[in-house]
Amino acid sequence: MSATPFIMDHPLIQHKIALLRDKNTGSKEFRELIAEVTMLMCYEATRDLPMKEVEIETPITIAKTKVLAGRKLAFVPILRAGIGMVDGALELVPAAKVGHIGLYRDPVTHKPVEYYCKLPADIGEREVIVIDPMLATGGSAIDAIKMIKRRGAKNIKFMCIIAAPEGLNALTEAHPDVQVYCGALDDHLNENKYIVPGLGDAGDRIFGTK
Ligand SMILES: O=P(O)(O)OC[C@H]1O[C@H](OP(=O)(O)OP(=O)(O)O)[C@H](O)[C@@H]1O
Ligand SMILES: O=c1cc[nH]c(=O)[nH]1
Ligand SMILES: [Mg+2]
Repeated sequence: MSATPFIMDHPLIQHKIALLRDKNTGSKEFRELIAEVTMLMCYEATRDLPMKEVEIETPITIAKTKVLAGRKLAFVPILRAGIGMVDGALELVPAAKVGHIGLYRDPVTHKPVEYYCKLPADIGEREVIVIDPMLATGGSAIDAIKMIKRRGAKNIKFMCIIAAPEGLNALTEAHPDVQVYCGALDDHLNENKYIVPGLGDAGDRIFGTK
């Protein structure tokens, strides 16, 4: 059985996503908002990181307390748009490694086309969080996760800012073991497989390419 997707309902996240949707938000502000939303979402997606008990000497006494158990984390952005989320993720987990997967959607078939894959050598020992702002048909996320699994990773999460129901269903069916985190769940896909209402083409808005 697949894990229930986690749809963020935090007011700060919803507010910032509303600004992202606005077609009058320019590239500079768009990039900043993507980083801020990612940081807030990462806070939630790292909630179950394992901890260990330690003893720390405070100025008063010895405290039995908890720190991160040091399980290694890797963020894997799906190029290009996923790159926009890297800074926000590293702001919260600066020691994480970063892999890259290059995929673009063919404009006619809407199927993902692979062009790059470079992951940390020890990816099999890491908890992996795949990041991409948009989950539309789900094709890119499904293929990216297949590529990461093929290289040995077992513990994988997927984090997107906006998802379409079609993509969310396809992803949870293809990879029931992957916990999915979405900033917002939108209504549907249009005839060009863009998310409605969505925010348009995330990559083009981040990099100013349209
Ligand atoms: O769920 P899907 O239907 O596969 O669509 C989602 C993909 O589309 C976008 O990338 P795009 O192909 O526009 O590439 P880009 O990031 O280089 O702009 C987006 O960033 C996802 O990777
Ligand atoms: O709505 C969409 C769908 C795919 N990719 C995007 O950037 N936006
Ligand atoms: Mg794009």
